[in-house]
Amino acid sequence: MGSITPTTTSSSEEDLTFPNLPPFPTDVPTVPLLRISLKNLLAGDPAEEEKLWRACCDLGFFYFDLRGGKGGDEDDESVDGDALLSVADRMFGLGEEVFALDGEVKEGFSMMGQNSYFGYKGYGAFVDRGGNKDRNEFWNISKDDILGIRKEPLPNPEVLMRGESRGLVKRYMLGSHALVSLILGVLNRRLGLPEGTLPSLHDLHTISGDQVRWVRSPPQPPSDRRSALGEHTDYGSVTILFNRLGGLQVLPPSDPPTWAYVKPLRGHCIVNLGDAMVKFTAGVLRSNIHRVANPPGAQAGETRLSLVYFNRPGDEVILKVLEGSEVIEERRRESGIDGEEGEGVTAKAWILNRAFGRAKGTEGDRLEKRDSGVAAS
Ligand SMILES: O=C(O)CCC(=O)C(=O)O
Ligand SMILES: [Fe+2]
Repeated sequence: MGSITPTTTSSSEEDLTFPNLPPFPTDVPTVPLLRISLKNLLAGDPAEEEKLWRACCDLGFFYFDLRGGKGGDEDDESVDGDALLSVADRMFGLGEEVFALDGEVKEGFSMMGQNSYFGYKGYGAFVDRGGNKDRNEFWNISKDDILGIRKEPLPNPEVLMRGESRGLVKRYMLGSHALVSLILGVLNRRLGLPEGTLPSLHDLHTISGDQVRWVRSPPQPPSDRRSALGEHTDYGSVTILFNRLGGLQVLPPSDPPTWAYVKPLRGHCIVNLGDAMVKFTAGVLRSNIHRVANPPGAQAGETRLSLVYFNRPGDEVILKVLEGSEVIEERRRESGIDGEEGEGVTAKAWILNRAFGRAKGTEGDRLEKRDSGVAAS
């Protein structure tokens, strides 16, 4: 595992700041995530591929510079970094409209009420490991609903039923999934898995728990600040995250571990791996603990909105160590991980357990209490 030490942000960086927002402070610890260029990766640059591989093994978090990256051949999976950046911008606007709905209207689409992990989660509905209620609301949209893979359409408020909104969400999903497929293709190659293994476990057109999420956290009073979203690892495969305001923090594997901010960079998304990738690879790849704090410094009085695409294995995929890779086999031998571990657990069952792990009074909550694992989101 690499040693990644938090550093202090340098003020002489190229300008990657967000106009119209207070600046991210220069005096807080930040994680020096590797910056991978989509453009170079698409051009087949071996050094860029190596950087991506190292980031996924050492920390499981990296910046993806989307500017000027365009390529791929299949329609649905073609990559266009600049188009995705502008779609993400418009998605921030749509997210604001969604959260501006009346509380009662939002609660009518509650994920708890529907016993599903799509829809609305109200402020304070989940409880973290310390017993504290969260300080965010979020809204999840299913890939399969938007792509029409699910027969029964899911209930949605009018603002999300509009053709224009669904079209925008669809473009965001396709653009994000195309990035995921590209990343999975590189990891598949580096792991030496049989061709297409990872991408096919995460096929766009197969029913899965893939979802888009907006997370909204209002500013917290200076005298009473704590995590807006408690520490957790993501439980799926690959997460694509767009941040504008600071607040996201990572606990890098440094000694001693110290929370450090991920400074949002314009033109970039943040990519992190989830626990399914750790399971598939017997720990060759890493999913790192993170949380969301109140935005730091001059940003502290702002309402924070973030935009996420969670990619997960297809519902019927069994979560177990993958076969056919020497790299994984070697790690499995070294770590003594039992080949049968996780056998029989489908991605669907795994996700539902983890998704409701923080919901009060649910079966998931009881399961999570028995589980010594880190709280999930
Ligand atoms: O809002 C963010 O920056 C991160 C959100 C997150 O970690 C999650 O929803 O799992
Ligand atoms: Fe997360």
